[in-house]
Amino acid sequence: MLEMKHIKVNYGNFVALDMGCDITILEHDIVGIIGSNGAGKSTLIKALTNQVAYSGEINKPNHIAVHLQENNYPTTVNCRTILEGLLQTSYRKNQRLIELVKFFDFEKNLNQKFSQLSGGQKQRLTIIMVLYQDAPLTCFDELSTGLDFETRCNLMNKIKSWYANKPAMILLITHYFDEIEKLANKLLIIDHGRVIDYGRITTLFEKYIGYSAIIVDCPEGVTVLNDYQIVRGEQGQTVIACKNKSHQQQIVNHLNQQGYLCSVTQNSINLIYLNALSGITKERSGQ
Ligand SMILES: Nc1ncnc2c1ncn2[C@@H]1O[C@H](COP(=O)(O)OP(=O)(O)OP(=O)(O)O)[C@@H](O)[C@H]1O
Repeated sequence: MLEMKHIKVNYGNFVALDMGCDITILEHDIVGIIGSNGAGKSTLIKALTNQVAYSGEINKPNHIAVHLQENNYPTTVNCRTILEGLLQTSYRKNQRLIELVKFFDFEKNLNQKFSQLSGGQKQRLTIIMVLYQDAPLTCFDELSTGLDFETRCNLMNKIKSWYANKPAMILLITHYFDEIEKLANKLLIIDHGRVIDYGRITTLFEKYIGYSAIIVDCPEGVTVLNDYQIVRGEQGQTVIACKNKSHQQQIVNHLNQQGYLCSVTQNSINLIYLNALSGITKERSGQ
């Protein structure tokens, strides 16, 4: 279990993180951490790993594995030597490491130098070292930044199957919400250093949207029936909140009859985020 109680981090006079609540993370939890640039996400990981001073209380496992935003390795030696040096092992004799290298299709890269690897291959090398530690808590900070869509999906699928049925806790900082939809069961939303909300994705979706949301790509807005509620969506979209399955079906039928194309979601992180933040934005502007 990981418990964070009212964590606060200052850089000089600047308050980078002031969570304002307690957060408990349990075994098997994969928590997506989201928030705009500078919200305090990486600072939270730094507090967890004692890279910055903090006030408040953290009860954490003895071992935390961290994947940082940027990783630099020696440039003159090959990847096998990097792995062996940093993990203090012999590749040939280490079955677990051989398995991981195989799992991430990295065998053919072992003799290459780090500088010769593509972005996706560089990430794989780091991930192999992070997963090798089999830590009870693993933090990924923008694991897939700079990777193309296919490489990202591939990596996410690999990570998902690696962790399936493992009791590990994972914190996943990312700006790619589809990664959270694919991997996480919980969501932590941070804004200006404050926790906006934390909980199961299903619970948060229910709280901010409802049973489901119908997304219509229509900038003018659509007229549906009397009984519906519009929630916040991306520009150019009308998003209709549904109370239950039959309500959803009724609205979809109505939209189809009018010739609108629409999609239905029950776990959109983007919609949770936009609607969780819209309350805060209103509060700030005094509306
Ligand atoms: N060493 C530092 N000294 C002073 N300010 C810092 C330091 N590190 C971070 N900050 C500031 O603290 C705030 C939170 O930074 P942090 O890196 O945690 O944000 P983030 O949510 O991870 O952002 P991003 O999505 O851009 O990576 C930012 O305003 C940042 O400028």
